Amino acid sequence: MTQPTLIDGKAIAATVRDEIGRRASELLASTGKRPGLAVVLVGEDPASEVYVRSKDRTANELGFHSVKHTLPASTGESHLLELIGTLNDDPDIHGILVQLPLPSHIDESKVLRLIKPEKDVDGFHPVNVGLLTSGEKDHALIPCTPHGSLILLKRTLGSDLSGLNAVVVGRSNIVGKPMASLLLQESCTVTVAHSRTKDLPDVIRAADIVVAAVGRPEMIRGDWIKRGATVIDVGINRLPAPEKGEGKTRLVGDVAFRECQSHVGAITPVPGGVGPMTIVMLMANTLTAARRQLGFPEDKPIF
Ligand SMILES: NC(=O)C1=CN([C@@H]2O[C@H](COP(=O)(O)OP(=O)(O)OC[C@H]3O[C@@H](n4cnc5c(N)ncnc54)[C@H](OP(=O)(O)O)[C@@H]3O)[C@@H](O)[C@H]2O)C=CC1
Ligand SMILES: Nc1nc(=O)c2c([nH]1)NC[C@@H]1CN(c3ccc(C(=O)N[C@@H](CCC(=O)O)C(=O)O)cc3)C=[N+]21
Repeated sequence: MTQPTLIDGKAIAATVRDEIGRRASELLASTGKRPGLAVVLVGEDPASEVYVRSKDRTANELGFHSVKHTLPASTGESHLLELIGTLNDDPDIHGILVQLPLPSHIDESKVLRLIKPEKDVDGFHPVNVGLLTSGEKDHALIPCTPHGSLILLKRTLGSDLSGLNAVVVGRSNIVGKPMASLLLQESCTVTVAHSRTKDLPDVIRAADIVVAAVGRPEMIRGDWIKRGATVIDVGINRLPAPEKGEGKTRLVGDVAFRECQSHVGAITPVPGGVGPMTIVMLMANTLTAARRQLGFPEDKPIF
């Protein structure tokens, strides 16, 4: 039996990061400025802290200007809005990311709408969503996880994805919907499945490309996946792992990885698949945002 291709997100992220580093050095040489990223974290969510630390580390490694604002969970909405106003007006900050989810007393969409679209490195502002869905993605900032997932697909299958059947499982604003928009623009035939989808296994069996973004550990079984299909597992689920020691945990995706190995064409592991791409695409967006704000926009998108 042939082994499936393991899509090495960590290695691909490293090549993307090198390219960002080169371009950031060019920007520094011509403008004297470094891309600046502000990450805002409200409340103490241990999972979010891992991601925020990793963003901070990667930004520092690339020589970006990086600031982190950690606010208590009890922070009032008006205080958060005020901070965003300050970051919007700060010329050294080119990208603003507010870690989600926010505590329930804060109106998430109100916060996201206040971020200047040109600084919205998550790509969640309605202006960026509109540019992406209306086919003007070269002028948008594109959400990091779907954009990173698309790069993994192109590195695996080649740049022409046209005509392939793609099934996206999940319809969130962060992953599922923008992923579907991107694949549609690549001329895939796109199906978006969700919790009300009937006969999910059969829907998935028709897919050449499966993107799983559900948040349910190993929900998608191996025998739902067509022979030779490419699987992008976005899910990150932390399960207890007593075998590793008391209180230890392990990460698993939304796809039963081992059951897929005998017949898929290629698959991303968890960890080491989509996650590392999310972080580097955030850096790519921060660089793009900085170049545009400093009057040095790219002739064409970097990625
Ligand atoms: N690797 C990375 O960089 C990132 C990973 N993630 C991970 O990806 C996963 C998804 O995240 P996110 O999109 O934010 O999650 P959400 O909870 O916002 O969305 C989950 C989606 O899955 C659908 N769903 C839930 N149960 C089922 C089911 N039984 N069958 C089919 N569809 C179902 C929901 O449907 P409905 O709309 O009908 O409720 C919803 O659309 C999580 O594990 C998250 O941790 C997220 C962001 C980045
Ligand atoms: N405004 C906002 N933007 C986001 O992009 C955003 C967010 N909020 N909230 C939470 C989710 C989740 N997310 C991840 C980023 C990196 C990894 C990552 O690097 N994962 C590593 C493993 C990390 C570990 O060991 O925990 C991997 O998969 O290899 C995972 C998940 C971004 N999100």
